Amino acid sequence: MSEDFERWIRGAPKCELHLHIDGSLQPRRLLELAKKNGVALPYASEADVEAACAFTDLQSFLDLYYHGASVLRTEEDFYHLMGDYLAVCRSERIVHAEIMVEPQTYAPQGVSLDTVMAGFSAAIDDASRGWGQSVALILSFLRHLPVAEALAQLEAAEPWREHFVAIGLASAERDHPPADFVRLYAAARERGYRLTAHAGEEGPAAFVRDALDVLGVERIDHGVRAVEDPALVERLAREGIPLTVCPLSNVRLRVFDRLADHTLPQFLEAGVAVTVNSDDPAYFGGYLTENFLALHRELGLAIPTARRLLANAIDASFLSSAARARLREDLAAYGEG
Ligand SMILES: Nc1ncnc2[nH]cnc12
Ligand SMILES: [Zn+2]
Repeated sequence: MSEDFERWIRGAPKCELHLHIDGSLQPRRLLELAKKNGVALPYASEADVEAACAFTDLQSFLDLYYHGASVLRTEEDFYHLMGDYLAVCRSERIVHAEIMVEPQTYAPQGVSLDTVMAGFSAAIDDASRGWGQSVALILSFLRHLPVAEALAQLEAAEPWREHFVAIGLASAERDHPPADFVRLYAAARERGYRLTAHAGEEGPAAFVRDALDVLGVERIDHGVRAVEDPALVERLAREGIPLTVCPLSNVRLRVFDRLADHTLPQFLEAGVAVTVNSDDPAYFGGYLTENFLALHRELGLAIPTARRLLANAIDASFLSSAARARLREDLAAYGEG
């Protein structure tokens, strides 16, 4: 590990574009909330939770992830969840974060969107006033549930519309193709949301193509399996479609056996606007900085390429062009460490 790289990436102004807020629920907070809210979990200690993070595929992770999120019940719980992640943003210099909120996850516990958003928005206000944290929220839908439920959730989110910049689509990809959500994306587009979706994580390259052509998304979450279709990779580069890639997630969920096998260098080589993100850092062994450090260790990521990845994330963000220009200036002013 080069100390220069580590110092450089820790101090660099970074954007995170792919972060599920429930995926930032730290084991300590998970156990504390389970106890407080009387939710039975099969884990007695943080070590037990960490031991459960030996996933075999996406579904094996999602089972733990939704179980974990079921401990969240009160406005204060949501305040702490968001506040914990924003504290990480402050300490890691993640100056802008686009955060996925998935209200359908909390509905089985009878938790209302008002409770969720009261807690989240209070934590965001505190961080924004406290240290100028920039946040955009993405209203993310669960693709293992019917599109009719997604449409009802989109409608129910109207009172909180101004808090969300975009919609997203997450959860089990394999049997739930983009085409199932055409009506959701049409309705969201009509309401002025920006559009993104998970595609090509476990699903085939064709799902990436369909997310673009059938749903009309402007960026792709993951998208790594696009590499199986060279014409699609060429199109992503030509059309400037960004990919929010999550290296440690891909290894933990067995998309790649080892980080050394990751295809991020191929996408970069092909001129695709890849970005680096953490996905579910509490479950995958590291936040955004750790993803960059792992790429440095395992794939030899050097400062100039890391700078390119950080610039890609600014350009791929859903910020206004004025805000993106300011972040580009801050990054340009940040030296070589
Ligand atoms: N990596 C991932 N893929 C799909 N859905 C998710 N929800 C949380 N993390 C996810
Ligand atoms: Zn994700």
